[in-house]
Amino acid sequence: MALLEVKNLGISFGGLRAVDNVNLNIDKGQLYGLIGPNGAGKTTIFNLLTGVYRPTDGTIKIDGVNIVGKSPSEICQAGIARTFQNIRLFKKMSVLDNVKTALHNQMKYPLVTSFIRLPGYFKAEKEMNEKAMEILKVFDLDGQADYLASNLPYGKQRKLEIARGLATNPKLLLLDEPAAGMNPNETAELMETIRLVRDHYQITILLIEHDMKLVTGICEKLLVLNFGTELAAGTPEEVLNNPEVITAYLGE
Ligand SMILES: Nc1ncnc2c1ncn2[C@@H]1O[C@H](COP(=O)(O)OP(=O)(O)OP(=O)(O)O)[C@@H](O)[C@H]1O
Repeated sequence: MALLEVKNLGISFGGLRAVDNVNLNIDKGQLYGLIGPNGAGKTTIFNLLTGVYRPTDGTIKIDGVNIVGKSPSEICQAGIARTFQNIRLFKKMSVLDNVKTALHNQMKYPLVTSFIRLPGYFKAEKEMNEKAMEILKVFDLDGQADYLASNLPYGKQRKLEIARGLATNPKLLLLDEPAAGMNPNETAELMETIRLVRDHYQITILLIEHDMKLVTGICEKLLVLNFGTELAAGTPEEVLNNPEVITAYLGE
């Protein structure tokens, strides 16, 4: 059974069919890419997968459980985390606290324990600090744990966003243009980090990306969208050699 099973997914905004009859099966541990021209419906699919939009048609199952109709926080609890095209960090909080906010959804002690600072609170806080530092280390951000998020260079802010997504302990991590605005060196480093995250945490990753080098370099399978519908699916090699993809996406 696939970790993510999407069948006949569709949504209309007034007269616009933004996503139409999209099917997607992603296996556990797979690194999967979602590509297509501007306005093809990629971010809308992320919004459907995370409960921001409710589909007009179709089903979305994670680990066999249908999540259509669930709220974004219930879907996060079910194991889907995401990052956004535009960085959405808590800029005035430290790098460490940004990750800790995401760990709070796994908090095991009752709220009252934190208000009156019972012993359980200190134990949980210590565990949370350790866990957050461990995640920051994977992203080579542990040395900047005390920095304000806004003081990190752009490429590191993008990495922190991924670290924060990872801290919710997802089964499926959705990355919306993780390399947007990065220079080639930062992009190459990010590719390595994404691969490492997948291998280290054995999670499944679906990413939207315009950088073809990144997509074809790390994704095992790709789905190409055009005008909200599936244009092609397969390995990067199959997709890149597909004449329809070349015409629609690469404009050749
Ligand atoms: N809330 C909304 N209301 C109306 N139309 C919307 C809404 N969200 C998305 N759309 C439309 O749906 C289509 C798909 O948009 P979407 O943002 O998913 O494309 P995309 O493939 O992510 O594009 P890009 O690569 O530019 O980010 C576009 O025509 C967009 O204008």
